[in-house]
Amino acid sequence: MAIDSISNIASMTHYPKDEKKDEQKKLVFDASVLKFESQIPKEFIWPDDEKPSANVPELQVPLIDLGGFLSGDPVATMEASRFISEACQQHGFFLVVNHGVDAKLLADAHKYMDNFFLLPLRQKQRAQRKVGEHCGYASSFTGRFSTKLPWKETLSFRYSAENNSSKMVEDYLLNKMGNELRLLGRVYQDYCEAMSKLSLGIMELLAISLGVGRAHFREFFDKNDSIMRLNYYPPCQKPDLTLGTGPHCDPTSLTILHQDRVGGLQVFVDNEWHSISPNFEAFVVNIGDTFMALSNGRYKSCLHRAVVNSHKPRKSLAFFLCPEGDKVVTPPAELVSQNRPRVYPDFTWPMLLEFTQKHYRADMNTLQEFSNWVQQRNS
Ligand SMILES: C=C1C[C@]23C[C@@]1(O)CC[C@H]2[C@@]12CCC[C@@](C)(C(=O)O1)[C@H]2[C@@H]3C(=O)O
Ligand SMILES: O=C(O)CCC(=O)C(=O)O
Ligand SMILES: [Fe+2]
Repeated sequence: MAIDSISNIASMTHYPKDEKKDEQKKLVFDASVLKFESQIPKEFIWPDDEKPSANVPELQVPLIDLGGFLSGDPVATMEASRFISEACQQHGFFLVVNHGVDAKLLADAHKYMDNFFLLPLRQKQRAQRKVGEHCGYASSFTGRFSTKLPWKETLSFRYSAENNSSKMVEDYLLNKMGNELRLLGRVYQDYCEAMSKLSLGIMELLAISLGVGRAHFREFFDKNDSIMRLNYYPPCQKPDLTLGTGPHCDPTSLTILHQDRVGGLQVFVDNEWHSISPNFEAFVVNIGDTFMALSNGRYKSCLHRAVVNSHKPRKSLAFFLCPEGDKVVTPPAELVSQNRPRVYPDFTWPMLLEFTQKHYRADMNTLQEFSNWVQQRNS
């Protein structure tokens, strides 16, 4: 029964008498138990108007071949930037292929996710994410929120491009998980380096597409201080009641997502949910709130979510590109005019991150709510 799985952990732990009583009431998302559970704990049941709908239409997204751009072909570059411009003004989602990321690295990145998430809960909790922090292992958002919980586990870590020789990801995972899992750290260190490189290339295309200096955004994100997140969605016996990731816009700048072959990503466009089918050769790229602000509102950060299913776990790897902490998020002069005045105030990424972590449960209106908050603080 669900309640048993919830109190499982407490019963394995030795708490002083009273603490144990409190601890037993605590909700714990133990995927190894809950994946078989047909009575879904109420905290994971979404309101009717947010429950997933069956048979959603496919989103029309351009499949952009980066091969020509990466080898310096100007015609291919212009063509890619035109497709990107169109997609980013409509919904902010596009796919990239021939991206130059090693196929073995991608396969390993998926394989090591299985290695990590299939560990016993106690072992994963060595890297437990703490309330108010955004890195570490989280089994759902139990402990942070009490309703509309996501049916997933995540492992998140920081990647900084500041010092090329530092092995931040490798050191973090080694420190949390120990020597036994040292290869895990190596794989994700390499993966983050590949994602940072790819995102700088995409930044160049975004700059071309917006008609600003070609190097503008590449330089802005050159020493990015980004977040890597591994999303693991266990099967759910009642997938029509739950969501793997609830509707949200990414507050970050650019997301490069790789989904496995299972499928579950959906995007809200023209008032309805659309799916983006899995394509193992491709990365799904989307504009986040911070880039929407950098583009002075020209490019959209769009609402999306992930649904789950009853038969197969699903994995996705998300690299969230973020600027260095002291960079001021302000649009380039070319994107501001009398006809197109500033839409958002200046801010830094740590301010927006703190807002989503401490003041506000981020959802579809995060950027607007945050802007109002900054403007109030400034006045
Ligand atoms: C459900 C959520 C978790 C998240 C904030 C959000 O409401 C929507 C986006 C999520 C994300 C993705 C990038 C990293 C992160 C720290 C962020 O700023 O937005 C996470 C947030 C989180 O895990 O707390
Ligand atoms: O798993 C997915 O397909 C989407 C995940 C996502 O939107 C996120 O991690 O921000
Ligand atoms: Fe997202």
